[in-house]
Amino acid sequence: MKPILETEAVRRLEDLIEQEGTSKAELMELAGEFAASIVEARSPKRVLVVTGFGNNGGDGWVAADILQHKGIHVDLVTPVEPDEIPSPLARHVARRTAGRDVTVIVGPSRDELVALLEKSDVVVDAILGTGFSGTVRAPFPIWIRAINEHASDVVSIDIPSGLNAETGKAADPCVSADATATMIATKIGLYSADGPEYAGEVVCGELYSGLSELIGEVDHVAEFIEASDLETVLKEIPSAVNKYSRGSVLVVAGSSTYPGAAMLAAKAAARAGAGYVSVVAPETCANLIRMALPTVPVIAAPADGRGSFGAAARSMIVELAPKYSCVLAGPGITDAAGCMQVVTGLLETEVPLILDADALNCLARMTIDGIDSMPELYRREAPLIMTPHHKELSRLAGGASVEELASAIDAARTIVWAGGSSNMVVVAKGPVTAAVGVERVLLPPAGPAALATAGSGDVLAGIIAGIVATTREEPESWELLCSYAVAVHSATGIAAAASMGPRSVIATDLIDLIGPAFDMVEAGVEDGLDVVAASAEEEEA
Ligand SMILES: NC(=O)C1=CN([C@@H]2O[C@H](COP(=O)(O)OP(=O)(O)OC[C@H]3O[C@@H](n4cnc5c(N)ncnc54)[C@H](O)[C@@H]3O)[C@@H](O)[C@H]2O)[C@H](O)CC1
Ligand SMILES: [K+]
Repeated sequence: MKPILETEAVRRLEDLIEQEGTSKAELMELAGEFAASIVEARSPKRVLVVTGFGNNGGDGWVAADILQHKGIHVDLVTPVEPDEIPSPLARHVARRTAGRDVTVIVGPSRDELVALLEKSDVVVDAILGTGFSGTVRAPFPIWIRAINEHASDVVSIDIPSGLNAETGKAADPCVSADATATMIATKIGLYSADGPEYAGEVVCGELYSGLSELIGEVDHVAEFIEASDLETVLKEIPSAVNKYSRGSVLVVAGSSTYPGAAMLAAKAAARAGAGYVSVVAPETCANLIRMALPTVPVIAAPADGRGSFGAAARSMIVELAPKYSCVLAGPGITDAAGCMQVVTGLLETEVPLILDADALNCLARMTIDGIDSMPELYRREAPLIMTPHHKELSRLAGGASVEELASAIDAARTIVWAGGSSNMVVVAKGPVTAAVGVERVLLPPAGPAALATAGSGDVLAGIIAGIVATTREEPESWELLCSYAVAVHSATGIAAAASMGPRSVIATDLIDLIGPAFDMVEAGVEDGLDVVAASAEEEEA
């Protein structure tokens, strides 16, 4: 797992490293060296380094000197003379580099800058790093716009200039990088809000050899999941099983308005490995679902006047639930009064429970000031997994503003920490999804924008249910198990976008790719696509 830190923690880490005997000046040399190695790997003949006033700029000055020594032609643009650079660390390295072979241009006009950009194979963005705040002040807006319009390959040092390292919000303008060479640890802003779009490929340079001893001393906002972290999560399904003992799921879903959500969730749960999946749905749409899912028994429950669960459905569903390995409630149920009864009834059962979509809206409606004040939730012993998207999460957290990953993590933490139980997980869905447990926040590999399609959430809920159902003993951690499911979902998005085209993926495409997606996850989601392609070729051959 790769730790993701807030900038305050990064600064604290720098101080700890300094106490261990590696000064900030040495760190800057190491940072420049790392950045230079990333640029050199792109085999440029000519490089332009654009620097700012602070230590981010200092990294740029160091990198410029190293690249020049490797025979690459390096021009460097700076807003002021080296002697006028405010940061003493940066001033020192700037004086040193300026005295060598790098061509230094102080305060170029826009046209001069454009000419330099167009001549360069790689542009190094060393204008602003973690010291950036507010809006971008002159002369950098002009420079950043020129870089975005005229540079062919941009490597940002630490973070793209103009990106807020905490929230991931991009200022106007913000450097759009092809790659970001970030220092010591990745920053949450690189994965939040605009971060993924502006940072390009993120490569992290640890810089300090003793980092692994120190990194535990500071707070981690989250841990980025790598393929190796998921290898041991799922146990083989033993051959001596029958369809029940393999793991069964009860999907409490559907309404006359949204019967399809029940179909998607149930089919996804089956595809994700559950041996036996049943649906319990309001009687008004039970037949519809039966026709769509011949292998799935559909139990009709009493409905209200509008075709959602009626109050009488609660006792029947509460009685059914313990017969299954896990229950998934929510897809397409609406937040009618009867549904609220069903959800509170399920919270009192002792069966692993996944609450998605409208089941979460029902919860939110029951408590005005956020569900962290809801005792039914926290008295529960059995595992509880909630899968809100940002809007649903905001409602659950009493209206807290949830706009991007960082605030989603905060809101999810208030919910799991209120209960403190290690078998409660909030899967905060978004462009980057976080599996938030009381111990850790995990970021599984993210899927493509193609996943932002109607029904995609129902499919993820089904995948989580299928994986929970087939997990026969207590998992290492529930948040890691959920991370596996999210990685499978991301992999279906990648595979579907590859076969259907990124714009035309629909939720049913995802379901049909759940099987190959498991192989992709084992191979590391991104590279896993070749695994799927290879296995498809084998089948054809
Ligand atoms: N964290 C580490 O382990 C290391 C960090 N390094 C690099 O240092 C920068 C952070 O340096 P710092 O001097 O704190 O800040 P910046 O260089 O990002 O910028 C501060 C500089 O910029 C000016 N400024 C701030 N806001 C704006 C604005 N809105 N518009 C214009 N100018 C602005 C401010 O006045 C300052 O002068 C970190 O990112 C790493 O790249 C070292 O490498 C050592 C290891
Ligand atoms: K930068």
